[in-house]
Amino acid sequence: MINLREFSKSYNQFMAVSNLTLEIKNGEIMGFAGLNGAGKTTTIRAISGLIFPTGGSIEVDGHNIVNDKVMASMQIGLVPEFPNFELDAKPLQLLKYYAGFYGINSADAEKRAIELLKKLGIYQYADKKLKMYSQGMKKRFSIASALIGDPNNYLFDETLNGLDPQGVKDVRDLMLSLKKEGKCVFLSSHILTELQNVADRIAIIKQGRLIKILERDDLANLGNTVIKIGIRNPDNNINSVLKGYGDVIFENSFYFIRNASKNLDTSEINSELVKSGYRVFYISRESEALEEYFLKAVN
Ligand SMILES: Nc1ncnc2c1ncn2[C@@H]1O[C@H](COP(=O)(O)OP(=O)(O)OP(=O)(O)O)[C@@H](O)[C@H]1O
Repeated sequence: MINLREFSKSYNQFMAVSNLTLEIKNGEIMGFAGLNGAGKTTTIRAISGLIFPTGGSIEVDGHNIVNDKVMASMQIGLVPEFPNFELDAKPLQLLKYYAGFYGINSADAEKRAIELLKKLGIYQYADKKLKMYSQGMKKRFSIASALIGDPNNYLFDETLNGLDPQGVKDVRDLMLSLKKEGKCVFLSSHILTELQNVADRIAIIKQGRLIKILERDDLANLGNTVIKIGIRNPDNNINSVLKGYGDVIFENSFYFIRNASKNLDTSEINSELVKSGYRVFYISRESEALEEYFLKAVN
């Protein structure tokens, strides 16, 4: 479990992250979405203890990442956005070395390292130095490194980037299996549809501030129908006509009915509006994707 309480990080006078409070539970995949520079990597680096908070606190399984760093770090597996390791090493060798940090003995380390290389689909390249690996293979190796100590909490920073479709599927399946084992998974990405596919909740961050947490129900509703209506002669009574069909929002000169029933026929609304004296110049059924929602939220 990861607990951020009022976490802030500044670089000189610049607040990269401000007062971020977030709890990522065991058995949960929490997505972390934001535009470039929003503060995702800063947050992930602070959770993993690579940088110190300027304010607030971060706990990993109840261990403070600053005051109780060794215990906290033992329970973290980090897959950085740009993995960086000794490129002249071979994967088995390096995984066994990392296993030492978790107090795993040599025989167990070798067994687990082989298992992981197989699981990540790179065992056939075990004899090659890491400098021979493609970007996708390096990412797979980085995931194996995060898993070697079998920690309870996983931080995936833009891990789906640079993977081919098979790689995306493999990593998604891996995250789901970690969730099933009761692990805590925190995944940042700007590939929002990927987050929507895998995450239980998605926290949206903008300029270092948490602006919204999308819950499971919100995520399910995002694929729902939205009916967009343009009216030439709107007035205050129109809401009472439309509200029976769903949640009514007026935005950019159009009415939107959200959470409308999938079977709702636009001609039914049209005739109801015409009967009430409204002149309808546009009516259509659209579906609101996470991407649109996200862009609206952050812009
Ligand atoms: N070491 C640093 N020194 C000064 N400013 C920094 C440093 N690291 C990050 N920042 C700034 O903090 C802000 C947040 O950066 P961060 O890397 O956390 O964003 P991000 O959401 O991960 O972005 P991206 O999607 O581009 O990876 C940015 O404005 C960035 O320029």
